[in-house]
Amino acid sequence: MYKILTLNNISPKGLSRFPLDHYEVSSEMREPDAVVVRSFKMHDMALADTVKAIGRAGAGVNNIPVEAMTAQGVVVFNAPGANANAVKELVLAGILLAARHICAAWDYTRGLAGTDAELNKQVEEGKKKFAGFELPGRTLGVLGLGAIGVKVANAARALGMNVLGYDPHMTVDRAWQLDSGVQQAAGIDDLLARSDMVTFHVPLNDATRHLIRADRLRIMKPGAVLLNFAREGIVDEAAVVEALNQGHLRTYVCDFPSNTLQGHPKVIALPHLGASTQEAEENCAIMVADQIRDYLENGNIRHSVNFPDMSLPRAGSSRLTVINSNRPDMVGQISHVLGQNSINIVHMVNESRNGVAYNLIDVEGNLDGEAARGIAAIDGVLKVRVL
Ligand SMILES: NC(=O)c1ccc[n+]([C@@H]2O[C@H](COP(=O)([O-])OP(=O)(O)OC[C@H]3O[C@@H](n4cnc5c(N)ncnc54)[C@H](O)[C@@H]3O)[C@@H](O)[C@H]2O)c1
Ligand SMILES: O=C(O)CC[C@@H](O)C(=O)O
Repeated sequence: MYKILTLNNISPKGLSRFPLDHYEVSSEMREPDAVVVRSFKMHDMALADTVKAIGRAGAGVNNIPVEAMTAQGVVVFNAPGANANAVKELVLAGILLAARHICAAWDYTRGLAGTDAELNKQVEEGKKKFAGFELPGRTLGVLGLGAIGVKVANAARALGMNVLGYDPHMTVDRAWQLDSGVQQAAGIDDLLARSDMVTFHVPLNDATRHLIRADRLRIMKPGAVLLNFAREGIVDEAAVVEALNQGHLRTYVCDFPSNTLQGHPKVIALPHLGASTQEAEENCAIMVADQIRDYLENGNIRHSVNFPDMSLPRAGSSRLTVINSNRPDMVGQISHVLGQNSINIVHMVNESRNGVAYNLIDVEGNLDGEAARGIAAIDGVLKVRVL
């Protein structure tokens, strides 16, 4: 039986991909083989050394200690693109909320009282405070053209906006998906300086922490709107509040409430709703459940953020998977132990990433016992499994 620990509410459709005759799935599991998580912060969590994989039912992995997991030979998966449409739709809503002052206007109407005639009078008097702007001809800057950024850029083009994009690591696949009318900015500062509204869709990491800070906010056009549906730590919130107070920024729309932002009249903060649709929750959970299953049962790796992707059809009588530190002569030592135990290699693939290497080895021969123990004893080997 494989054991799966869930750390957040995970879509039952996704969890049903773990067949009950081979899997136990629970939010309370002492020695799990794998963990399925959404936003639960795992950095301070003690993890049993039975854990072989962590599946993030979403995109961002900043709640997972990925580096430490890599050093322990734990494969971390995510669900690239599985919630991108949900986030895109909320970003579009955010653009419209800001452009038309919808939240403030709604608050205004909810506070009205009197007869219908009195309400009508107050409506006609009050509405001039909430006059907004239309989107065609306005420029949206999209920083980060990955799964979400490309969808947002294309949707904004369809709404008649000029779109400026910037992503120094954009993939060829994403470039193919991008509307040809999206203009390339020369860099972050160029994008900020030329946009009426800026949205960013980059991961939170050391390179992007406080990417949007006071000096960058000053570059933005007076009256610009900033949208953050990526992560709280990407903006310096104190600097954003200062820019709002000075009237330099018109509105900050985000998915990450905090005490610094709470109650600010120019902030629209949503409770981390980007991926909260039935469709996205199912897509993410199904994707990571399938990836974890294939890894636990076959050693195949798809969509890992810390290990090389590697999938092979099964061959031979059994399969050996070995995770080792990426240093010279590891493959030689592994195949030497197999040879000593009269085990013939049918198929072997080795790839490395982030200082670790992964080996998928299909063999003919008896792998239990001596051979597996011999490989596990090689200095630098982190994990050995016989499947
Ligand atoms: N609000 C939510 O609920 C929600 C939902 C999904 C994702 N997210 C956040 O959005 C982020 C992006 O998600 P995605 O699915 O588009 O991921 P993705 O990996 O498909 O795209 C991220 C893009 O950012 C680019 N990038 C990285 N550093 C950059 C930099 N310094 N400047 C410009 N571009 C840079 C990468 O090249 C990549 O193309 C996630 O990491 C997550 O933090 C939030
Ligand atoms: O699971 C969620 O609700 C949020 C997920 C989102 O932040 C992500 O990075 O995919």
